[in-house]
Amino acid sequence: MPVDDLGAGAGSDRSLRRALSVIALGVRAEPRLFAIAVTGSVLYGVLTAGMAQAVGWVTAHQITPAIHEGGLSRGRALIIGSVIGGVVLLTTVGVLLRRIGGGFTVFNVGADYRRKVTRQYLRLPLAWHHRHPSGQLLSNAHADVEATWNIFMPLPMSLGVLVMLLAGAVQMVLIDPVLAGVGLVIFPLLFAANAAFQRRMSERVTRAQQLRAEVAEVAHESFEGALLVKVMGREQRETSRFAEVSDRLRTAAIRAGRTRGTFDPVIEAIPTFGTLAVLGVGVGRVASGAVTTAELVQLAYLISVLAFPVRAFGWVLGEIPRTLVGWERVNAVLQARGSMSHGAADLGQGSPGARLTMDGVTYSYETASDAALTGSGATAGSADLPASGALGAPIALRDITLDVAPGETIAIVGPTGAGKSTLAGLIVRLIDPTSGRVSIDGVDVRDLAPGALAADAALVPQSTFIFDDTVRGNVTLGAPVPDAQVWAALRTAHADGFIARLPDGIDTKVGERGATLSGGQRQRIALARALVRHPRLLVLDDATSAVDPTVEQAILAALGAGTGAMTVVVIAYRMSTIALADEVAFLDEGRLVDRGTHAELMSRCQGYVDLVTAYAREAAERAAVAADEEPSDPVEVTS
Ligand SMILES: Nc1ncnc2c1ncn2[C@@H]1O[C@H](COP(=O)(O)OP(=O)(O)OP(=O)(O)O)[C@@H](O)[C@H]1O
Repeated sequence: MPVDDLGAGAGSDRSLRRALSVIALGVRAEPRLFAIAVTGSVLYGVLTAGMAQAVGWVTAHQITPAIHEGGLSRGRALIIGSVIGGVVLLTTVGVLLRRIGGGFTVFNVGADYRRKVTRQYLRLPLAWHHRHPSGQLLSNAHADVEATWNIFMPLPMSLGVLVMLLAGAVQMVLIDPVLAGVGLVIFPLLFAANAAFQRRMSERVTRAQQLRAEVAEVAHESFEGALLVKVMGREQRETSRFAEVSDRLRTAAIRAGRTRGTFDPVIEAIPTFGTLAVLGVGVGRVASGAVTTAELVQLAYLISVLAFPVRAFGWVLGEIPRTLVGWERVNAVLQARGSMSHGAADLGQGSPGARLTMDGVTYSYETASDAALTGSGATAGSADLPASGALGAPIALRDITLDVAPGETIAIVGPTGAGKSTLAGLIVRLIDPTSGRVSIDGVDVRDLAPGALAADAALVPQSTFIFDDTVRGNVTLGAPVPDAQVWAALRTAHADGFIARLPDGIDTKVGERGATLSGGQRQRIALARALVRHPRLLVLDDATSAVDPTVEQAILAALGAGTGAMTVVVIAYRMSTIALADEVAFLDEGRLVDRGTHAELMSRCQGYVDLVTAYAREAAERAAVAADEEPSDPVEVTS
């Protein structure tokens, strides 16, 4: 069954059918483990019912004769021990098989779906990630997966209980149909009570599961924004926001607990009343000679042992709402469309620098993300977007045509919101153009095999991410790179000096998100991470903004130096950086307004002149302010 068949619809009448479909998926994923669990459960069921038979047989054929004989012989004791011990042993084996099989099913299927969900996160385009808070993603991969498959704990038991009930009912009828009739009345009552319990619980459990996800989302957001929260003095506000959602979860959990608390005693009491009724009617039946006392005891025992496992049905029914809510949330991730398609082309061994070409590239965030989510295919660049934006979508880039020669350094300059980062994302294929084409060495990036582009092109983004790992781990990302190469990359990024001074050099742990480093140090490690891969095309999206301007210049000069240089696209704000580039592309409102050397643009493009003059003025003002203040770190400025 295709997984997407299971996500649709929310009518309560369809709940059971949909739950069965989810269960079928789990069974198909782990058929052997599930079969072991059910076998164990059936064994347990048969033997629990059989225990009454065994006790009856032992009483009639061993204990009663022993009483008449005036003592228990060693032979009889052995028989009694073997029969009862054998049944107990097999029952224990049944319980073990059920628990181990059920547990492994839950954990294996859960792990499998966790992997599926996280793989899907990696496949899904940035547009999708922009729409889903990370707290929700955490909740999907953890709590929702768990909620979906927990049903496999009570499920095997409830299947075994069916067999047990059948075996028990047959025994009861064989002993005495009248007393069996009285005793068996409790089972429809138990089913009815369990069904009512499930109906009441359904809505409450659904609500609690949704609130669990909300709590995770709010908590994650607060932790992520801890710095902002502190700086802006929003601790109180954040605490109340978290308290409010936790309170709603607490209320929902209490409501569910109260329902459970109300139903539990009722469900527990029904078998006791059943046993009482059987004993009450049974006294008359014994008096009339229809049954013996031993048979009456056997019947009463059967009712009491059968009644408890029947609760397993209640547990399964109680799990169904959680299963469905969990599954709907997990399935929404698995069904999200828009993962990028790849071709099989390779870039081969070209020159040290790659040629970058953009042909009539237009990009609209709304259109692209909508297409990504609906799978309409517009991300593949098939849908031509009117340059006027007649679809009403905000267009981030319009009809950009650009050719960057191998080894060239091009600076992308433009006011905020001009589309510079969007352009950077298109070059390394974080996103695909709405129309037009991006090519590296003449090959459309969409035709490249998975991993081919990443092997040749690297982006150092505006905000650096540092893993809670050593400097080496952050630079190599686990790849087997010789130390000499790591140091060479760090040297080019001008990070070797401060790293050599760290207590353990490149083996120093840098803390979560590089907490022990300054902004400029983090940026230089991120740059080294890109450089160690020897990219033929390097895209720097304001990647050295926290580095001292003279160091930034030295880095860029080193990157663009020599005949065997890589191609560099640098999104730049400092006049000194811009002036270092071979060429400048000036963007404004998503359009390529002009392109040429810095001097050419200064002589003919007023918008460019205004912008870089403003940048230079701002830099001079900041330098003046810095000079008035305490002498700061001579290497980096955390702007
Ligand atoms: N994820 C997004 N979803 C929708 N619109 C976006 C998204 N990211 C950027 N935009 C819009 O696209 C346009 C270009 O943004 P982009 O980030 O490329 O500009 P930029 O030139 O890099 O700006 P800055 O210099 O401020 O970083 C802006 O109007 C922005 O609001």
